[in-house]
Amino acid sequence: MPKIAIIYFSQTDVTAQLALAIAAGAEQQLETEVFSYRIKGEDLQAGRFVNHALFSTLEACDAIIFGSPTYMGGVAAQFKAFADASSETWCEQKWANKIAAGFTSGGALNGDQSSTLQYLNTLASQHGMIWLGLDKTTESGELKLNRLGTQLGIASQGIDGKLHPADYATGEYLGARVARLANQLSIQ
Ligand SMILES: Cc1cc2nc3c(=O)[nH]c(=O)nc-3n(C[C@H](O)[C@H](O)[C@H](O)COP(=O)(O)O)c2cc1C
Repeated sequence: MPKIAIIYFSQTDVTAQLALAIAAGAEQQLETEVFSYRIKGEDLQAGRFVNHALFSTLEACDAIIFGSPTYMGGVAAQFKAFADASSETWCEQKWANKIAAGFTSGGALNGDQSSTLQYLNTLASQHGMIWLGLDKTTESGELKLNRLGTQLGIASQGIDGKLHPADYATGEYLGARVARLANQLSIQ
């Protein structure tokens, strides 16, 4: 049974709503186990992310989906601390050939969320992972998937603290897409 991890930081819950949508989409696929982890302030000690148990769990996953709000055109410091702590994993390329995907939220319609997705893509590439973006053009179909037109991953916008319904639907779609591919790879 493929195991999918969703690792994210969220302060005011918008990115967390997207993480929930992704988990729901992945869980709708048969035979998929989802592990979701919200990075907490307590994970950081003197500015460094410390959570060895989390890295052991991630090693056993088939896919890891990374998420962070966009802060000043990049990932939040809390997520970056997690990414920096993954350098030990990087040394041995322990995440190589796992599937990766990314998501972010911003306060603006175009608040440089693409830069955050590009960073998440670089992080995954450093780890030798296989990046899965969106195979949907801007405002695709009735659900208006990929509302903000970023095929690298999900860029979303919180409106009064709530995720736009089209962004939620895009989250479900990407979660299902990752789960389907993880299933296909696990039976080969
Ligand atoms: C320090 C800080 C920097 C931010 N920088 C940006 C930014 O560059 N672009 C943007 O669109 N929104 C920016 N925002 C707004 C957040 O990205 C937005 O509110 C996001 O949805 C918060 O996610 P969360 O609810 O998961 O914490 C910033 C917010 C904070 C607190």
